[in-house]
Amino acid sequence: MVIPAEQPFFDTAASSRNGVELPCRILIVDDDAALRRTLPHVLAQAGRQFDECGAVGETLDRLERHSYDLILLDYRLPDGNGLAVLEWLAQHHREEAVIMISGEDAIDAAIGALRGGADDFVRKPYHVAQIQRAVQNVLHRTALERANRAMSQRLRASERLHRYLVESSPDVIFTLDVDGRFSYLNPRVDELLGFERSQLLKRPFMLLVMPEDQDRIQALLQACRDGNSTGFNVELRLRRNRHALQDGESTFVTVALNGLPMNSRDRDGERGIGLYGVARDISERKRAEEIITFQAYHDQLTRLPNRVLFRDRLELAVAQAQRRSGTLAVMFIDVDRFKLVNDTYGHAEGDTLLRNLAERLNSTLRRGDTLARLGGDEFTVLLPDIGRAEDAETIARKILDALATPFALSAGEFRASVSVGISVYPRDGSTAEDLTKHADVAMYKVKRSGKNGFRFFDAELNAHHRQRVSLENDLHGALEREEFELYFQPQVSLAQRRVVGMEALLRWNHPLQGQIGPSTFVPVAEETGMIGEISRWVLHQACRQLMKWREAGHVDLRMSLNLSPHDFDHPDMVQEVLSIVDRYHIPPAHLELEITESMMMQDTEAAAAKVRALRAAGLGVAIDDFGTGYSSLSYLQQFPVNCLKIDRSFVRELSGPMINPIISAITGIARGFGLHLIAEGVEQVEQVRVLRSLGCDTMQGYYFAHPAAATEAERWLITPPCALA
Ligand SMILES: Nc1nc2c(ncn2[C@@H]2O[C@H](COP(=O)(O)O[C@H]3[C@@H](O)[C@H](n4cnc5c(=O)[nH]c(N)nc54)O[C@@H]3COP(=O)(O)O)[C@@H](O)[C@H]2O)c(=O)[nH]1
Repeated sequence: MVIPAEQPFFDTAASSRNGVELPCRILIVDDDAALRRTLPHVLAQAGRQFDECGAVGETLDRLERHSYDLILLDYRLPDGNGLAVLEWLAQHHREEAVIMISGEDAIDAAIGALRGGADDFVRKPYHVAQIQRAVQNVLHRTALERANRAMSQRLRASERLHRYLVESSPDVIFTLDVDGRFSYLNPRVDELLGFERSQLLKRPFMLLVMPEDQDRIQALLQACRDGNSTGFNVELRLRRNRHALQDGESTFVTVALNGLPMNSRDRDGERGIGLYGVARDISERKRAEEIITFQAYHDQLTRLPNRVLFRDRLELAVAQAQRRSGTLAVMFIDVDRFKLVNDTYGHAEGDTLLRNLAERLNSTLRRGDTLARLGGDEFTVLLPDIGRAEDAETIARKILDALATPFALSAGEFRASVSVGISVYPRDGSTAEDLTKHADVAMYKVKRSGKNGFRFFDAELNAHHRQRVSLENDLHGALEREEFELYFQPQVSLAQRRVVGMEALLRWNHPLQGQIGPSTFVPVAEETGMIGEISRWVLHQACRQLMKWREAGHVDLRMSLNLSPHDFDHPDMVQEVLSIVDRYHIPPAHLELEITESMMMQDTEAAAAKVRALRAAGLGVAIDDFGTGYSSLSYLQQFPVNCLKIDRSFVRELSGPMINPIISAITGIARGFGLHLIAEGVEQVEQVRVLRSLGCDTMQGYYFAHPAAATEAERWLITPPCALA
């Protein structure tokens, strides 16, 4: 730190340094050598040192080199008079005290000497005591003067130091008079607020305080004035000079103000004379705090409130609704098929979609509603003040409508949809936790029943949800505990009157609930990501079983098995299937994979590529439940399948007098495309007859056999089901 000062703060010429007394040096200037010898004896005292000179020239020579505390100066000297020495001392700003000693009678000599700067005048001849007293007095007086000078210097230095500290302080330092007007301000105020000191002096401090903080600060100042406060430390916003503001700059500065009342004490006691204040700029710290707080309570990607803030607001809204017996709604929103965007187009596109989606959703809400992102593709909405539960329905519809326009991603347009679950306070829960959980349960139900919609929570839903959660828990580890089993259902050829294929159907032998069908647990396995492992197990088991039957001589037998659409998301799916087929020495044409129409719909190109690769490797691919979805002929061109399975819903109708035109169309399509056709769900002889008349030869259904374990299924290979007899 460089302190601007023309003199050092502290006196370097003090008579004592560090408490050690310096010697007192006395110069005797006289042409009388005897006197020069005698005087030191006469004036001797501890600490005094004496030098002597006999002429003016010699004296000035010595003074050039040494300094003294006192000079005993004879008036008349061989080469001039003592006044010359006095003159020299004055010219050189010397501090030596001088006692002029002279034999002159004339008063003029004394006056001349004293005017010339001598401190005392002693006339010769003098008495010893006289010179001793004069020396003592002068030395005492000069010591006092010197001490006084040193003290003044120290005071000035100290004053300079303090002024420097205050004026160069990074904080605004000020004092207010009893009326709250500025009586002092350091220059920092100019830099910080853009006001010159002169603009503010004698003006009220409150002019600088932003309106929002005025009442609070006024009360604090008043308490100091009334003697009811020993000081305060507060945060407040100080107004900046608007004329000094650059574009976009904040109109205020946040400061931490430390205020201390100033008192003065006199005969009548103590009285307040104003306030001393130090205002520190904490804008940066506040900004940093705001950023940290924002990050703690907001989602980084969408800048929406996060789970913590949502919960906070919901708890508050519930408390308020309780007080005023109001109604509020919570929505749980999950983006349908979001994983597909991430997996197909990458995470950057996924992020863009989420950001745009957040904007769209927000645009459907009112001020006061809260849209939050819980993470991933999950959003929640708080509608803190709805008149009736049905109002939430209106908002849900607005949300679904808002998504009707596709989103523009760099890969192209994406039509996003969401599943929305709604819970309403107080009907569906009285705590933030229950309301959120129940909205989630309702959302889950929407997902399960086709997505892209909304639904309200109801208690029955909750029971289902609980069951589902317990199922999910039990499903974990079911593979390791060997709770799965494959059943087989024969596919028969009427022309050949024998079993030509077997469909592998998964069963879960639950330790408490008994056997559970795949319709119950496969969707859970799909949602939790366990399906991949389960499908791998099914593939191994089905191929192992086929290998055994082939080894037993049933070399023409085909095995068909069901894959989940999720299996097609796996990039190595084709290689994995081929390696398993290879491992069990199965000719690829003897394994048929059943895929659903919905899978073809989801990610047409990626899935089609996999189907093409499987077909190219010689495997069979069948479309299961054909006719129930949105299959179009263009899909059949894209997905080079070799087999269509007529869904049992069409087969069921064959027992009536009319033939559903769809079933005729399906048989026509199969013929036209040269595809193998299997009718599933055949339960009655009448259905067999009609199917046969339509040209369908291969059938599967309870009419022939229910799915059964491998040992029983093996018997049909030897003795075909009796319905064929
Ligand atoms: N991803 C996997 N999905 C699988 C697997 N195993 C089966 N599934 C799929 O689960 C759904 C239900 O299957 P399941 O309960 O096994 O029912 C099958 C048959 O039992 C039933 N069926 C057969 N014949 C008849 C009949 O005459 N009437 C009647 N009401 N039902 C009958 O149909 C189901 C076979 O259907 P499909 O697969 O369409 O041929 C079902 O969708 C299975 O696909 C698996 O390992 N992985």
